[in-house]
Amino acid sequence: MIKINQLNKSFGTLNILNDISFTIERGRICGLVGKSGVGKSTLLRCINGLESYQSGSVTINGVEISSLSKKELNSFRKNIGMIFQHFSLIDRKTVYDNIALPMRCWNIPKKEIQARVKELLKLTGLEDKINVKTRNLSGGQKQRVAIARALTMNPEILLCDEATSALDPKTTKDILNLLKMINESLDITIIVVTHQMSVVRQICDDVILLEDGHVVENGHVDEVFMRYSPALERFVGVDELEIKSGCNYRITFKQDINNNDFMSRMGVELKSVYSIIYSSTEQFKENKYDTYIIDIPEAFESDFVNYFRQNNVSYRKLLLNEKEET
Ligand SMILES: Nc1ncnc2c1ncn2[C@@H]1O[C@H](COP(=O)(O)OP(=O)(O)OP(=O)(O)O)[C@@H](O)[C@H]1O
Repeated sequence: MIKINQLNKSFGTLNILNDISFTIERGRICGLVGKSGVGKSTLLRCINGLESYQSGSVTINGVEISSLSKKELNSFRKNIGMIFQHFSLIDRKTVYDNIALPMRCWNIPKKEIQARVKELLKLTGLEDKINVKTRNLSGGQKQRVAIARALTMNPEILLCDEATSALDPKTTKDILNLLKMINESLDITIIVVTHQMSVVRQICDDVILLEDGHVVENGHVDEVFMRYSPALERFVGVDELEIKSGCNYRITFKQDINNNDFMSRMGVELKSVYSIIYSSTEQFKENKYDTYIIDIPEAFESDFVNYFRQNNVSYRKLLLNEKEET
């Protein structure tokens, strides 16, 4: 379990992380998101002990990172693998040598290294690349080598810093599927730092959103998405839809057997018409969610709000001239 409590981190007079607290349970995949420069990588580096902090605590399985001596920290880091956007491989060396590197540093016997590298090549689908120099691999293959290398010491935790940002969409999907498989089959806790909500949607169980050095959203991906807080909107805002007139609500609900006719049923049961300004469907791991922005008759506003509540629909009234993310 990773537990961060009231963590504060600054570089000189620049406060980066302010009073950060959260817990990540073993075996979860947690997305750490936020705008560029908000401190995501710094937070990862605090978790793996590469960065010190001014106050607060970072504990992993009950061990406070800042209490460890340098030697203890080195040994402790075996338990935490890390992969990066630009792979950090030694390009002139072979796939085998890159993966074997951490084990050689720990003086693991040659036979054990050979067996482990083979096992990891199989896991990552790289068996035929064993003797290829990594400079001759594609981006996706390089990231597979980096993942294999990060797993050599059987870590319980894998930290991924923008691991798919340099990859095309298809390769990104493959790498995310590989991470999901590793999480499920090896019970490894994964923290994924990303700008891309699509990454969160595809593999994360939980999400933590940072803004101005603070945690502004934290929870199960479905719950956070259903809440659709202004902070989440500020982060994902892409194209904007300006709300110019009427009485407008953003509503979101999970697609399931009980509500596949929700929109038409609502009109019939409330004996009222409404217009749809915007609609979208998004998939989060196994679940799909529908979002609508609807314009409703003002006289029926309380009926609609009661109806949303009764049907477990998350809702938020939009203000006129408010810019809505679509
Ligand atoms: N060693 C350092 N010394 C001084 N300032 C630093 C150092 N490392 C990071 N920073 C600053 O801390 C802030 C947060 O950086 P960080 O890399 O953690 O953000 P990030 O959210 O990961 O950004 P991005 O998404 O662009 O990678 C930035 O303003 C950065 O310039």
